[in-house]
Order: sequence, then structure tokens, then C-alpha cells
Amino acid sequence: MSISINLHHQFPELTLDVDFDAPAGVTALFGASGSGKTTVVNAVAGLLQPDRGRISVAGTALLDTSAGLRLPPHKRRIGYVFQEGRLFPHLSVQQNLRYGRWFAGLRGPSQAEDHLVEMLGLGALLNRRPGDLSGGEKQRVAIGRALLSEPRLLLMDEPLAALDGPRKAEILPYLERLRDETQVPILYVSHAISEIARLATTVAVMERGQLRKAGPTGDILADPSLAHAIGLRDTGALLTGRVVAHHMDGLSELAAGGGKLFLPKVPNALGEQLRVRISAKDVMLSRDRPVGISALNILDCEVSEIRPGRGPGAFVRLKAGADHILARVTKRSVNALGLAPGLSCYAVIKSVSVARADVGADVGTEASSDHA
Ligand SMILES: Nc1ncnc2c1ncn2[C@@H]1O[C@H](COP(=O)(O)OP(=O)(O)OP(=O)(O)O)[C@@H](O)[C@H]1O
Repeated sequence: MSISINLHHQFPELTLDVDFDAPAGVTALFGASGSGKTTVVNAVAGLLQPDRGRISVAGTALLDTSAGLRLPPHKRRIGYVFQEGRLFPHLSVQQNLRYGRWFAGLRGPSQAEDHLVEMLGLGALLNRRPGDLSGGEKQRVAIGRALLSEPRLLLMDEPLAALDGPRKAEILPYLERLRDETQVPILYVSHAISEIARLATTVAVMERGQLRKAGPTGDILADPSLAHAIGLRDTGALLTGRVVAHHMDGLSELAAGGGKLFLPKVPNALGEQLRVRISAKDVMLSRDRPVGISALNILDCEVSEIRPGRGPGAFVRLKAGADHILARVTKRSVNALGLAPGLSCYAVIKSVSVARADVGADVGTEASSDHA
């Protein structure tokens, strides 16, 4: 296990209780404002001394209150990336990058520097000053600086929150490469479920200081019992699939969900594995295979769970090939279609309902099998 976090802390207005293990990759902390995400990050960083707990990264304990171990922040070897890059304005990009190593007490050039510069696309920026960089470029420098200090763990607290939509879209592929090409585990805090769907290997959902559930991203996003914690409008599951064709009419075809998934053209090469977030509100259900319908994606599914909401809606969890998807429909439709677990039905998804930001690279599913 790459990260293991067990914390208990009593604030006057909130009891924090968190206990989960996560394998290598990106572990996302997700929850509403005030749910305790920053408190967990502060405890991992050593900025908060919890009443009780144990935190370890790749087998090394940073905190173990039962053994009287509380490593001070500077001995934890943690790299940080905050909302704003916090670069030194008077230093060049290259000097900023090297500062991270120097500050961590590492001397001499890093063998990883050239690779990081290439991976983060910083080659053309090395002699520039932070004042001449876009928000996304600054964040890439901040990530490079943090990694050059050879951290055991990278903490990213809302790293994209200060960026506009296009800058976010520009930086996400770099974060995917970071996840797939470095061995450094990442603890990633975000309010944005679309970012988490793109990046996370594991998701830990928090609510009022308590851990609601932690597990592989695909399982958590398709869990209808978490829909309220995630947000009804934001709920949607992940399909993974390989690019099998790019068609002349501007559509790309994926083998996904046990069938074909047509999406507005993606820039990925044939054979690449992608993850695609399908919003529950964009999925229609039909007992019979629909004909004469404009929607291009019709997946043969099996109902695995129905979860009625407090209002007129219900979430239906469906097995689609090796993955699960979620549909948000009315209770009236559930009754009219006679839906029940085990029943087969068709999920209908409009191609154009899948936004470009909801499609990202995927390393495969090996990480999921490591979960406790
Ligand atoms: N130093 C403190 N003293 C007292 N209570 C605190 C302290 N820090 C946090 N809390 C309590 O913990 C709650 C959660 O705070 P936290 O900052 O961890 O939430 P969050 O999920 O990170 O929220 P946001 O997304 O808005 O940053 C606060 O609302 C407060 O009740």
C-alpha cells in the first residue's frame, strides 16, 4: 500500500475520523466545503497534530501516536503544490525548479531534471520569469519544483482551482503523465468531480469530518449511495475503453462498456486506453433495443442496483461490460419499465453529451486490484 491514513481529531465543532489505504497513483480527497479535506492534508504535512493516528507513505511512518512518533514537517519529505504556484518572481523558471532541491538540502544536479522538464513541457520556458507565464505554466513549474525535491509524497491542494477552463484543460494531460510516469504517490484535494474522474486512482469521499467511503475511482463514482455526497448533478460513472477508429465524420469510436461508444473526435491514437465520464443525467434507459433513434450509443446492460432518492428521482446502477454506469431517471420510469436488479436493459447515451474534459488517459485497471 502506498498511502495509509488513520486519523482521529476532535475540534469543538467537528469530529474528524478517517481511515483508508490507497495504492500507488493519485488519491483524491473529495467532499463539500468544511468536510475536513484540508485538515487531513495538514495532518499529513505535519501542520496539525491530531489526537490519535497513524500515517505512512510507502511503508515509512510519518506519524504513529501510539508509538510516540510525530515527524516534524521538514523531516516528512513532502512536496506541495498549492492553488497559486507561489514561485519566486525574481528567479527564472530554471532557478525556481532548482530551488526545490536546494531547499530540501539536496546538493548537485538532479538526474531527473531533464526528464521532468520534458514531461512537464518546460523546455522553452527555462529562462523566463514567473511574471511572463500563464497560470497553467506557473503550475507546471510549481509541480516540477516540488518533484525535484525528491518527495516521498506530493500534496496537491486544489491545484487547478485558480485556473480558467482552457488552462485547466491544458494542464490535465500533464497531470495524467505525472500519475502514469512517476512513482511518487499524490494526495490530491479537489471540489471538482470532473478533475477527479480524469486523474484519480483512488477516491476518498468525506462528509462532515467522516470518511464516507474510499476505493477505486470507478467503483466510487458508480456508487449510488454516494450520489448525495458527490452532488446529484455531478454524479456520473466511468467507462474505460480503447480507441478503435477515428471516423471521417468527426467521431471517434471506442470499444467500451461491452459495446461501441462513439464520441466527438478525441486526439488519442488507436489502441490507447481512455476513461470517459458519463453523467448519470445523460443516460436514458430502455427495456427493448431502441430503433430509429438519433442517439448513437446503445449499450447492452444489466441492472445491478436501484436507489430511489427522496424526491421523484432514482439512480440505477448498471453493469456495462467490465464497468458500471449510472443512470438518473424518475421513479415513475423505474416503475413503468419494471426495472429490477438482474434485469437486462439498454443504456442510451448521446455522443455529444460527453464533453472533451470528461475524456482522459487511463493506465489500465491494475491499480484497482491492489485495493484493500
Ligand atoms: N484550527 C481549527 N480549529 C477549530 N476547528 C477547526 C480547525 N480547523 C478545522 N476545523 C474544523 O474542521 C472543519 C473542516 O475544515 P477543513 O478546512 O478541513 O474543511 P475542507 O473540507 O478542507 O473545506 P474547504 O473545501 O472549504 O477548504 C471546519 O469547518 C471546522 O469546524
